[in-house]
Amino acid sequence: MLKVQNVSGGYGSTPILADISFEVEKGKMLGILGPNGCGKSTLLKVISGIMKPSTGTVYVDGKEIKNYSSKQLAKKMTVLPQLHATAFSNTVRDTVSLGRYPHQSGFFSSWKTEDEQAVVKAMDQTGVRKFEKAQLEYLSGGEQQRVFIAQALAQSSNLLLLDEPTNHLDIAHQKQILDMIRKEVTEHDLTVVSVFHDINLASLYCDEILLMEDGKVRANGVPHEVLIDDRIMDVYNARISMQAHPEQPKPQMTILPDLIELAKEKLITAKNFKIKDEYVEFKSDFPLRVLSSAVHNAGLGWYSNFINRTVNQDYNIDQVKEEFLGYLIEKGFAPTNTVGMMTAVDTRNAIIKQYEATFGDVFVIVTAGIGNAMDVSRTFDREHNDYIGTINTWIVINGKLSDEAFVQGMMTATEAKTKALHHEKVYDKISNTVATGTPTDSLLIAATQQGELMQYGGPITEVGKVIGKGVFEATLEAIQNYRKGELQ
Ligand SMILES: Nc1ncnc2c1ncn2[C@@H]1O[C@H](COP(=O)(O)OP(=O)(O)OP(=O)(O)O)[C@@H](O)[C@H]1O
Repeated sequence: MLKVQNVSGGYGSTPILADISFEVEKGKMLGILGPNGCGKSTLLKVISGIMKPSTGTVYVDGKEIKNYSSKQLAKKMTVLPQLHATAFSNTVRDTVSLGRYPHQSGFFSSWKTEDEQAVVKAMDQTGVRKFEKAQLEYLSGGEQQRVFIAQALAQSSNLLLLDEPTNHLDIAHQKQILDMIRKEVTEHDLTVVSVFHDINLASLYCDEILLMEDGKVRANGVPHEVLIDDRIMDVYNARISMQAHPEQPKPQMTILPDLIELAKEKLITAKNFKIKDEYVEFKSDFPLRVLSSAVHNAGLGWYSNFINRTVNQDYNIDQVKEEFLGYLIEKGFAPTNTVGMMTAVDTRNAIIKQYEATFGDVFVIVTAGIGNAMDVSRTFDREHNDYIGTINTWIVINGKLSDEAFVQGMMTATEAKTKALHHEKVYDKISNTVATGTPTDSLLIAATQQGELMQYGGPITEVGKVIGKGVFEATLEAIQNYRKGELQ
């Protein structure tokens, strides 16, 4: 659909674009990214024919753009530039109707039904029909932006060139406009080339990204190949981190700020832990990075409060999330800053152990109930289990772990727990084989993220060794406590 071949050019004698080549297939959306002043808008001007390149060629549908008449080209492509002069007074409907000019055959041509339909459809798609009679100058910046997008859509060309189309829009309208453009791309083979400043929006909505730097192409391809941490940090000269999007296989960027924090030591000591009648509590005056399989706030996050709560054996788990939330509020724990686990075991029997390591102290807290213990390799043909029991494990580390070390630490801890069950000869009541855990065990690793980064957390790393020993010993004692309780 669009082919840009060895394009160079600039303003007067100042070169801006240097040997730019890329192609966009019909029905695809290309996002142009790059720092301020790198030449994104200039490239759009060359593609649209507003500016002539000093060398190189732009083809639309296999034909050089200079061989199209301006009206022919306007039927092929629509340009929505970055800034719009809004000084002229016009109604919204008239402004959108201007998009139909390439389709008018003469100066006094009649307005056809298809022109009317295209204008109404574009106003509906962008949600501006409700202001159709209003004067453009009385609309907000974001509303005006949507009117110009409507004008571009009303032109009904196959190639849309956009310069920061969602610039003035709030998130709901960014989403509405980009969802709508994406729909036209997917369902009606519209081809879009759009400049973005927002790397995340470009990643989410575009099939391909062209990353520019100093008038040149730094990278071109699918988002996950172009948007790589080190490359983005280098091009934009800013610290960032790429993360997975929760729903789409598209990378998303987070800025890593260089904040000057008060030099306050972030230290967890035994005083942070309390065993109360109904729960074990760990409260910190700063958030820790946490990975857990808890009931409340599971997954990866930052939290300051932790609770492992005893519930009755007949606790109704149908509405566990809502019930737990109510409990946290009642006990004064901020729900957005708390990780919560539950157990039928009496938490007054919790084991808290402290281990010294060169990077800092590690705390391991375990509550163990084994009435429900099972051998994970033998549960495949069971439907449910009538026994109750849970092993909940917390590992709190004065140290800094990578994501990799968090996951490896979870594995190391699980292996250590299983070894403790083995050592204590805990059996699966049905298969009569050594148990590996219970069906409802929860595990949590929390780290202060202070000090030197520990990249790995496997069994032979320093942190892994402490986790292995600590979880084994604490689980052993917790099982012994549980058994003592059963005998009473
Ligand atoms: N009309 C002009 N005359 C002379 N120089 C210009 C003109 N327009 C832009 N430039 C210069 O060309 C360079 C590239 O500008 P361009 O607008 O293409 O960058 P951009 O990547 O779109 O930037 P931004 O992200 O800030 O919108 C800049 O150094 C700019 O100052």
